[in-house]
Amino acid sequence: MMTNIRAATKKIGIVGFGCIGSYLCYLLDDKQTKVFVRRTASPIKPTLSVDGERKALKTQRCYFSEKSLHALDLLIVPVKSYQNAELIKQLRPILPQSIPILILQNGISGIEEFRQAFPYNEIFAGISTDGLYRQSIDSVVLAGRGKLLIGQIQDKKQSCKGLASAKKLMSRHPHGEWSDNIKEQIYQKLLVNCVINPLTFLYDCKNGEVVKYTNECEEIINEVLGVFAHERVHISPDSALTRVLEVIRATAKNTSSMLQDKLGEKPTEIDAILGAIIQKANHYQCPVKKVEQLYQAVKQQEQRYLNTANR
Ligand SMILES: NC(=O)C1=CN([C@@H]2O[C@H](COP(=O)(O)OP(=O)(O)OC[C@H]3O[C@@H](n4cnc5c(N)ncnc54)[C@H](OP(=O)(O)O)[C@@H]3O)[C@@H](O)[C@H]2O)C=CC1
Ligand SMILES: CC(C)(CO)C(=O)C(=O)O
Repeated sequence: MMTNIRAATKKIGIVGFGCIGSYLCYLLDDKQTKVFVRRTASPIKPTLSVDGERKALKTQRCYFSEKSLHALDLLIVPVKSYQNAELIKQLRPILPQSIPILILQNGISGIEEFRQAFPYNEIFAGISTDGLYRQSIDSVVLAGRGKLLIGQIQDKKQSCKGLASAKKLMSRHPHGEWSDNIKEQIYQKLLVNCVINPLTFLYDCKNGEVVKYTNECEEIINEVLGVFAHERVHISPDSALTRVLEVIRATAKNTSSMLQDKLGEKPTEIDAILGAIIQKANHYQCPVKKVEQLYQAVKQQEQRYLNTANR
């Protein structure tokens, strides 16, 4: 109860009016929320549609500066994983060490990039299973309601402001949960993305059709779990397959984010998903032949359509 009363005053910053960023603004629903935008390509009057009702987002819009960042109790980073490098370059000279960061994105490379770039900042990470898409330059649609799990990444003592702000966000989400084991949950989600995303991309199929490729699913799972074991995340192959099949069934009609990227001729998050597994496998000298083969196949197709789109 105390946390909720104190949390009401927290100042939260969000990077970008992206799909997740817009939904978080909608949930926070207060003028204290700051959204950091680029000078170009940001919607003029951002809105979010829920159940057919379109609502204007209440926020302060600003650009990165020492002053605008200094006043924050939490900075949320819901950007595509391939946008991290540019963002870190902008933030590194101006983000104070006292500002906690919450990373909300697919894959695991973002957490490591931010930990390395900001070793003194408190880092939180989260997983969203909501389904959102952009309908137009200024409108995002909530298409499927999921969960928001948040937890702390390091073993550092939690600061009051980081924790209270993360809990404020959680309390506003209809299915927000705190996790004391966020690393394992992120790895579980990563495993699902390692299987469903590249297979749907390469076979041009909806998530549900991935059941046709169970042998390939098992090959990927075994290799990924081998890498996880070195990271002290132990998941049995049977429970991993059961979990992946459950997600395939539950999201059968979905077009995975990686296939959506391909259809929209946009960069994928393959580097933060299979790329991160390959990097860890190289470090631990652990064989991941199937993962490497899928990674190369996705990269080749991605390069081809990006080249054509940029011509
Ligand atoms: N959409 C969904 O339903 C779900 C998404 N996710 C994951 O969440 C993450 C975010 O996804 P999503 O919200 O869809 O992505 P979007 O592309 O919709 O949003 C990313 C936003 O971040 C902005 N941005 C990036 N870099 C900067 C910067 N340096 N300064 C200011 N703004 C910046 C982008 O601006 P600009 O447009 O100018 O590039 C864009 O508005 C991804 O990892 C995704 O996989 C997870 C679950 C569900
Ligand atoms: C779970 C899954 C595969 C749902 O589509 C997803 O997270 C994605 O598409 O990135």
